[in-house]
Amino acid sequence: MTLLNQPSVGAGSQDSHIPDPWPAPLAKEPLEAEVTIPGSKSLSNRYLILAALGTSPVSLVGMLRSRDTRLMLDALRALGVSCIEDPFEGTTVQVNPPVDGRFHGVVDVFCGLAGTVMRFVPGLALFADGPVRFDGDAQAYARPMEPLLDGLVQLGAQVSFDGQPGRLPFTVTPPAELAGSDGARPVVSIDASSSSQFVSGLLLIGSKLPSGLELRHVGESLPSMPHIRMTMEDIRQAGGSVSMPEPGVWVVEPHALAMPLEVVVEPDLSNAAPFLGAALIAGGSVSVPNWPAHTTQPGGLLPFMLANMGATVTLDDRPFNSTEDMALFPNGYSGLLTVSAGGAFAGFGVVRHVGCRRDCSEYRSVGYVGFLRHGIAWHRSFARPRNGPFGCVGH
Ligand SMILES: O=C(O)C1=C[C@@H](OP(=O)(O)O)[C@@H](O)[C@H](O)C1
Ligand SMILES: C=C(OP(=O)(O)O)C(=O)O
Repeated sequence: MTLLNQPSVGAGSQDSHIPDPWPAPLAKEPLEAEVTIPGSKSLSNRYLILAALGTSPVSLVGMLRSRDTRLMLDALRALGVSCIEDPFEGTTVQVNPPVDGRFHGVVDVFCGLAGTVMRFVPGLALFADGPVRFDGDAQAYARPMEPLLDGLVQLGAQVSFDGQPGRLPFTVTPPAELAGSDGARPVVSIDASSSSQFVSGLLLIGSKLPSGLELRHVGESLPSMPHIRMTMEDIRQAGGSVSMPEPGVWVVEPHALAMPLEVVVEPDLSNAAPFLGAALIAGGSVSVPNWPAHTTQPGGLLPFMLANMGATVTLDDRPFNSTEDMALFPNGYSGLLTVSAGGAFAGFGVVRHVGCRRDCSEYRSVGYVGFLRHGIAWHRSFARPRNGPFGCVGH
């Protein structure tokens, strides 16, 4: 791939006196590239939590290295989980949960600005031998926390706030006896309208409660069902049992968790969008190795989206067939497609309308993108996206 750096005054700048803060590289010729995408943050941090809650060591391979995963590793270490990073391959980490399954209390956890840390780790404090104090960046004080903490209080924890009620910083004190110790499954009701991470954070600890957990969402809307489905699938991969008997209700059975000895983290598929989209703009082809055969990541919809924008897509050298493969998408994904595509390609187009052409809810259990194989590549097959099948308008 050859890229040409622009002079310091940007081509798009209206005023030549204003220096271009970032001289965007331009492709001189059609692209021919293979881009390896780092691991998914959502999966990396879920796997770390599930490994910490488990009963045996787990090796995570291909983990994302980033501030949010660093914060998660440090949070788990503070709680007494040994996380050993491979000195030669930083994306491989061995997680050893505490032998007695009890986390360290009287410790501080710093969440930075990471939603997956501030919403997934407080649940672990239920199983600590003393209070755990959580803090984060000043900006994190603005992120809602109350529904999760409400849930922990319903499970017997005490929560006290150092600042504004319902926000970081706060301290979670574990109960003397965990909810469900009497054999009755605790029912927890929260309003998770502001973040799916409250649901995920509670589901992740449900297996370790003596009688499991019934979780009820009582709010009007629920953001990011795909991330909740991801949590459910990851719990199952760790040997747990979780179901959603009706919309907004989840049941987690009590279960000892044990992930496979080695878990490979999928690449962060949403992050593939700008690179794959570059081929759509500049021509040529871009390929991303290790595209999973099955994924719960919302970014798994990219092949479908880009095929519909006019790209030629191949999966493991097999042509992607968007009409046939469409049947594997769960119903109601149109909003997700619009948002993802809009975000990914904001630089050159606006996605106006995306529609689900079939009622395909019956395929939900098959997985979102079970048709994907190991490798994805596509080629631009037209000059510039204009009024494509998905209403993608170039400018
Ligand atoms: O669970 C997760 O990994 C995530 C859930 C979503 O959060 P919200 O439900 O708060 O939008 C998503 O936006 C975030 O980037 C990652
Ligand atoms: C907001 C994000 O994630 P989180 O909620 O995990 O901080 C993000 O990744 O942009």
